[in-house]
Amino acid sequence: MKAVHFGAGNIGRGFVGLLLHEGGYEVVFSDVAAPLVEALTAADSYLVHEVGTGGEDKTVTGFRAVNSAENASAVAEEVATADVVTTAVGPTILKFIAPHIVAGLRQRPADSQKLQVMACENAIGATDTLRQAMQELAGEGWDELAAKAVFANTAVDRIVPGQPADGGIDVTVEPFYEWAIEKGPFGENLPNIPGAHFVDELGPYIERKLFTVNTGHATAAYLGTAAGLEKIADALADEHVAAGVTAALEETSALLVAKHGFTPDQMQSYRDTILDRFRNPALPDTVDRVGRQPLRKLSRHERLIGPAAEAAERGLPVQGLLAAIEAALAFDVAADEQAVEMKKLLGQLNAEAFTEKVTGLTSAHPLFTAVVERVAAAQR
Ligand SMILES: NC(=O)c1ccc[n+]([C@@H]2O[C@H](COP(=O)([O-])OP(=O)(O)OC[C@H]3O[C@@H](n4cnc5c(N)ncnc54)[C@H](O)[C@@H]3O)[C@@H](O)[C@H]2O)c1
Ligand SMILES: O=P(O)(O)OC[C@@H](O)[C@@H](O)[C@H](O)[C@H](O)CO
Repeated sequence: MKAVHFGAGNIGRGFVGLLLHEGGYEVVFSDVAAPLVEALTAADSYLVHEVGTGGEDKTVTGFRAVNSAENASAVAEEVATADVVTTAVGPTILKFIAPHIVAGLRQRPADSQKLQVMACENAIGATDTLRQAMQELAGEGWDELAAKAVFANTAVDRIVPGQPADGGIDVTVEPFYEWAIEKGPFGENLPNIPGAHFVDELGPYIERKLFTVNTGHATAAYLGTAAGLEKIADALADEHVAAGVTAALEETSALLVAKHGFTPDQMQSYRDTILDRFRNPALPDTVDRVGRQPLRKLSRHERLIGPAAEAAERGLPVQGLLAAIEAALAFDVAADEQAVEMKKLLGQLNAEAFTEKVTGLTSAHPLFTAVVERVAAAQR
């Protein structure tokens, strides 16, 4: 069995690649970072080093690597003969992966097993986004290609911090992980990934994950940055930051209880586990990584505006989320392109125009005025 995995970065090597390997797949990593592809090509194995309580070291073997920027035809050939394709590149990069999968499907014999495609990004419906990009590229030939593949959305959860820039391919991760995959698209032929679980309906899983793990993480990162802290664990040790994270997560939990029928106790225990994970002192995670790309994180269906908008629609409290949104607007990190762009937009647009452009909220929405006030405060 063979899996082609796009994006050999932190989560690619430290989670998706590992679980595919444990399921018996030969993993072909595809990436555009030449030194990384060369290092993977030169190695026979790499180590996934789990740090914190219960952590073990796992060894990944049986992989290869292809540079998709330099050798697109080799990537298409790999896809044409693969069983599984996964991605962990970031939601905005999926459109650049689509051409490789389309090219691979064109070469794939019509009578082969269907290619199983799963995007593993922090976004709702990431596989749907990838499929849509593929359909637009394929045009009239789409039906023929679509018949050769199945597409399943997934929710992936493991904190994998940035790794030292020393050219090494070993990865330091937390011990915890969860990979939920929608079951329906596969019929009887589920991919062989023992570390994953297959669910009838992914919506509650991805929203619980994105609106708890990622909302809490982003809140810690933005409030932590405002407090002058660098590490996520240190941010959680700060009383003001911890209170801000708790406030935002109580609001998203109330929404998830109302929307998906989780019980308050289930959400309390989920939150407790997550806060323990954030506090893991052995995990070298930073506010800069967790807060990265603030414009993406402030977009309409993401971890801050997404739950706040739905909570406001239901008349639920949103003050904690608004405080996180205001802190996000102050995320001023010179090395982060989106932080630089956000600062520019805050200087160029009035508060209403900025809110509409960045958050996708319109003036009729019940959250709009409160966000405009936070934007105006950030502009003073
Ligand atoms: N790190 C985590 O804790 C974590 C956990 C769950 C989900 N995720 C999600 O996984 C995705 C990747 O995150 P990450 O932390 O691994 O980031 P990362 O930057 O470490 O890895 C991304 C990789 O994608 C590669 N890449 C960029 N453009 C590409 C292209 N066109 N083709 C192939 N490869 C390309 C980059 O070179 C890099 O190696 C994101 O959507 C993130 O939200 C991350
Ligand atoms: O990857 P992002 O930028 O969407 O979010 C940053 C972190 O919150 C994220 O990578 C978490 O570590 C991860 O989602 C945990 O499962």
